[in-house]
Amino acid sequence: MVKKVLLINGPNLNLLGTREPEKYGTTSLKDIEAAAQNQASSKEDGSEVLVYQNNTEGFIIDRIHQAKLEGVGFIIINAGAYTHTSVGIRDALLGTAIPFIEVHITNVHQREPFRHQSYLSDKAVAVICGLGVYGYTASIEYALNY
Ligand SMILES: O=C(O)[C@]1(O)C[C@H](CCCOc2ccccc2)[C@@H](O)[C@H](O)C1
Repeated sequence: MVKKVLLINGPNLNLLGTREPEKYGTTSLKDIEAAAQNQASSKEDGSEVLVYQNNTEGFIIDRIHQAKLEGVGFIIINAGAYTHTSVGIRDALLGTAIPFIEVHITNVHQREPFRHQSYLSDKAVAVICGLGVYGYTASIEYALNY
């Protein structure tokens, strides 16, 4: 069973709950992260969720590299706009060989065509999009039982 899960959120997701509630809901990123950590602590088996958010592609890549060194067993990533552009984040994830789930709050396939392309989806264990913040809950639950 995976005991250490890393939750990564990419660019602009630090703004969750402050703007565009009709699109991204009213839950703040801090609350999303706290809920994920509570999912782990409620298992009472030493499971933990590490959380990270950054608006810079290179820092996200560095955090993914570090995950391998610290024994992370599963990654949940909402790479935000980098989903659609970043070969670097794809390569970092593949390079660690840590299984990951791609999460999006919105259904990206109902949005602009440029959001329909992902550099991550074909290598993800699963892709969850359009379920709002429940996508985080579902993916964390899966990862903690992987
Ligand atoms: O639906 C998702 O979770 C996205 O990853 C969100 C990204 C955008 C994150 C922006 O988040 C904000 C939250 C509140 C206010 C403004 C931006 C977008 O670029 C992806 O195509 C889909």
